[in-house]
Amino acid sequence: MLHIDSAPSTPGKVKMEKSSYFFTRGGGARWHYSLAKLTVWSFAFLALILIFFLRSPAPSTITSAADPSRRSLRNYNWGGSAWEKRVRASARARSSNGLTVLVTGAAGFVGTHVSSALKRRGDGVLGIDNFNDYYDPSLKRARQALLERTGVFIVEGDINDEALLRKLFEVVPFTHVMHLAAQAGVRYAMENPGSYVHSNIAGFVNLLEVCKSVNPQPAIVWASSSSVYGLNTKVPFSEKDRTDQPASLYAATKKAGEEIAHTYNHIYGLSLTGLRFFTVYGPWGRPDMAYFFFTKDILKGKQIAIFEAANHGTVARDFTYIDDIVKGCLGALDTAEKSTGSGGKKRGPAQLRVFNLGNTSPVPVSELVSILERLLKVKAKRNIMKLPRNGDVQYTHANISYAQRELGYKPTTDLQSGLKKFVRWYLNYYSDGKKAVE
Ligand SMILES: O=C(O)[C@H]1O[C@H](OP(=O)(O)OP(=O)(O)OC[C@H]2O[C@@H](n3ccc(=O)[nH]c3=O)[C@H](O)[C@@H]2O)[C@H](O)[C@@H](O)[C@H]1O
Repeated sequence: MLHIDSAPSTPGKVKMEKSSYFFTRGGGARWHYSLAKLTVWSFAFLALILIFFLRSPAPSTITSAADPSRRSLRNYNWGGSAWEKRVRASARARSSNGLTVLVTGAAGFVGTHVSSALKRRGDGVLGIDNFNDYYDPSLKRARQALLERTGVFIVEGDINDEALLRKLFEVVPFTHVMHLAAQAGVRYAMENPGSYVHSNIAGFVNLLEVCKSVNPQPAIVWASSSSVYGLNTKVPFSEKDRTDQPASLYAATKKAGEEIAHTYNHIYGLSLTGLRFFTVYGPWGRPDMAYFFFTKDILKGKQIAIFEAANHGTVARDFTYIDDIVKGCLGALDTAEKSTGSGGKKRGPAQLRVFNLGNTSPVPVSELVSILERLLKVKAKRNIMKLPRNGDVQYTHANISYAQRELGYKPTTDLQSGLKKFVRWYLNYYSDGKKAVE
């Protein structure tokens, strides 16, 4: 008998000793008894496996979006005729000249606003989102419910799932892809670098691989970031300025995205437009962003850290209101030319663009806090801190003349008016007692 104290330290060894038990000399009856027991257990095990497969919903394909960088590995169910019907209905444009847009990251902040604006003006919209837990997924579910009411269906799945993306293009010949799925956040990149590679590089490449091979190829508009300007000191930032000094892995993956876009445009004739968003804020925003958690902490009476650069240098951002960003996204979709490839081959030169979408008026972070104090009627407990070396840059400021000329982009909301709308939404959303503010 194997006693716990004498148990060998290697599991393999335990196995060997256990199995030799069945073949000891002079143990015939015991051997037969054990064999019978083993047979019974084997049948029971096989029966369990059979029951498991029979109980699985027949039409659905189960795919695992294996994301090694996340704690919660997820399985997504998709497929089947009812599912396809929902996909088709959501993607149907109201008129024949409407766009048919696949929006990735549709349950995200910008994704929700863009999807809803497209649907409202009559375009066909299908969303895809993996509902990951980078921030409170219940906010993503609330955005999903909002979109459902406007007739937008969000498929649950990961952009790394090639079979799912192929299936979506098989069901709907999308004319455009609005690619907003990404791992966002500048500072989190030091905690979880793998998630940036997974979403912003591997996921983007997977999406482009599918887009290049379908017929017709869609035109793609996607979210780059103001962070690509990194250590650039020439202001305001123009698309022609250098972007080869990223200050965070987040910025580096967005810059990599711009280079990857160049490659797919060059080889396969994909029409690609990158939009460099400048610190987007507003209702239904991201809880990981400063304006959002400052609001939460000011209301709770908690201290907030306000970063300043060396020698009391001002840290400022070109905060851009969500409605202005949405107009920029729609302008980019409307002016996107068709991709030129077919059968996975380029047939001629295709459009390749990058635009700044900012507000053109940087505001110091300390001023952002003062506006929040006035709107919330609560004094903030300010803790002025040295800008940590965690990927943050001191200053952003967009030159938007190119977007103005090509997309008709013209931001109209200043920080005071935009935050007023955000605070109204925040108080309303978190005051109904059901939603806990963590
Ligand atoms: O334009 C972008 O491409 C990026 O915009 C956003 O990044 P940022 O501009 O860094 O926004 P955000 O974190 O809200 O910090 C705002 C300010 O508060 C300062 N800040 C921050 C935290 C803190 O505790 N204290 C503080 O002073 C901080 O130093 C900064 O000056 C998106 O998150 C990012 O996903 C990407 O889209």
